Amino acid sequence: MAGTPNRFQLIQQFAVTAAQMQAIETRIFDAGMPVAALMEKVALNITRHLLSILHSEYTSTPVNLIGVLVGPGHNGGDALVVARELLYRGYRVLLYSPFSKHKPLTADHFRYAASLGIEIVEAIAQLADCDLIIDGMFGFGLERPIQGDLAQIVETVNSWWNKPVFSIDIPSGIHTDTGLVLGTAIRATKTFCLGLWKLAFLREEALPWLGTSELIDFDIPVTDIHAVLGVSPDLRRLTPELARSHLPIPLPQNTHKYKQGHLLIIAGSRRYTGAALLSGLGARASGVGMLSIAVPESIKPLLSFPLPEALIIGCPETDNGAIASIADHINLDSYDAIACGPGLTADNVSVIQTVLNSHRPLVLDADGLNLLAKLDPVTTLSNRQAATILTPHRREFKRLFPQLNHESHTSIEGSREAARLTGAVVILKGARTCIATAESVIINPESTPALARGGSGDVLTGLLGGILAIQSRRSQPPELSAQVAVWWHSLAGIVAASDRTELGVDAFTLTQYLNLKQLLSHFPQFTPNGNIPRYNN
Ligand SMILES: NC(=O)C1=CN([C@@H]2O[C@H](COP(=O)(O)OP(=O)(O)OC[C@H]3O[C@@H](n4cnc5c(N)ncnc54)[C@H](O)[C@@H]3O)[C@@H](O)[C@H]2O)[C@@H](O)CC1
Ligand SMILES: [K+]
Repeated sequence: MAGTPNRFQLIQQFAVTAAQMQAIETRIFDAGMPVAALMEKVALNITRHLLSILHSEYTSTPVNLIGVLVGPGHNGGDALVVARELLYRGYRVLLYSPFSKHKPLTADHFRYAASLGIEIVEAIAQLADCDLIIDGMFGFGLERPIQGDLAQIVETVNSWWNKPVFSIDIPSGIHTDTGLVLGTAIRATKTFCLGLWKLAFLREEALPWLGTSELIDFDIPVTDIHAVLGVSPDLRRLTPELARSHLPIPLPQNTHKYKQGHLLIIAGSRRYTGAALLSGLGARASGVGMLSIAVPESIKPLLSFPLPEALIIGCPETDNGAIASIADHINLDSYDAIACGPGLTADNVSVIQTVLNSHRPLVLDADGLNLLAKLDPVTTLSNRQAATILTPHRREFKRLFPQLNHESHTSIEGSREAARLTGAVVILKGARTCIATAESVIINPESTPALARGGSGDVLTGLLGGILAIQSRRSQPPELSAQVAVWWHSLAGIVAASDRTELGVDAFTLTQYLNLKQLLSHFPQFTPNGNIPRYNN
């Protein structure tokens, strides 16, 4: 169990809109912090971090000449302070600002930079020979699409495809709240998000533009954050500390196997045998006390060997080799949790009806969701007494909830709406998986495209089912099991991809990376900037 989060761990859990960031900033200024002093502090923190990156990551292709794009507002002001500091550190810096007017503080920094002899160029083409571009054109003040000459400038920078571009706060052209491109946008190699994570960083739409992103802390007081966002905001980032704090360890010394949860997986068909196996391997990694797997009778022998610890139960099957009905001797209500769906085929709605009628916490995935879609998901789920966790990807989600406006709903709003409609926990899977309840949405900010692969969802279902079975014994809310499983699964994918490349993470391999001890040993590198926080205020 992780301890109470310190300030740095806490700010990693928050995400803000532009308006919220402005409100926080206003409180800081109203309390007496001079605007110029804050800009100086922020930009010095950016510079320090930038220099550490140049010294560690750009050793074989050293950076000497740095081009800085300067916007009219305070994003441009930040960039000018960074430019000045880089000059002091011995870098040659070129400034380019396609604006005739700047906010007063930005204009002052510009004048001072010029007085120091920093070169100011008149056309974007003059930055073509730079080793690195710093994008300080627009931050959260972007208020309309980038058009005309400005759009040309952005396109020119993007055409230098092998030149690193570091964006300050957010890539210019990306809307802070929606993550959408307004007109056109800088395609950053890295983005230094300032103070608090902006909402765009949790939006899949923005990912192609953000590059790798890092939070540059500038000591925003927690009281100001709480004053604007509340103590427990309804939208949060799933941090490692948060997920770890919900892990079911250490186990009670006097526990026994039934107290550690009994999971029933209902999965597989003659056609999709592997789905049942992958779910079983996912469940094994969860540490669940007892594992039973119901499959069509004919594939039972295929599971007994690789999963010797599991009780494999054969069910009557259809001509196609799908489960026809749940075996008579299975009492669904005797399990601590049920995970149903992988590889079932979409043939037989009665199976899912039986499962939904049980009174146990339930994970529905894959064909379980496709079958649910044939019923009336909202009414059916609203009527369930026990917890339900749905794990759809986008396509399954659309099928389940055709009444939602999928054009305008993003994952965050869509998953929240679905959770409100059904009372279920909705895990909407994607590059930024959302875990929604009727009250809140938690978003997983760390994942890997390596998980976009057949079978990876089956592994998650088993892992989640196992955690849910353990935790339902401890009366833990189901959404916390969902958070643990999503984090665990994505961390396994990240570590597997770093060992084997993103192409090397087939679903079976993924199951071999679920070893929690090994994953936790990788943990320090997932704290921002590799820093162990020094403070506890
Ligand atoms: N909020 C904070 O706590 C801090 C913010 N800082 C910086 O300040 C930034 C926000 O500064 P600003 O509010 O000045 O906003 P920006 O610097 O993002 O830009 C706003 C300016 O751009 C113009 N503009 C917006 N969209 C345009 C478009 N499409 N075409 C042409 N002009 C356009 C606006 O008229 C305005 O003059 C942040 O992103 C960050 O970089 C830091 O300096 C200090 C701390
Ligand atoms: K920017």
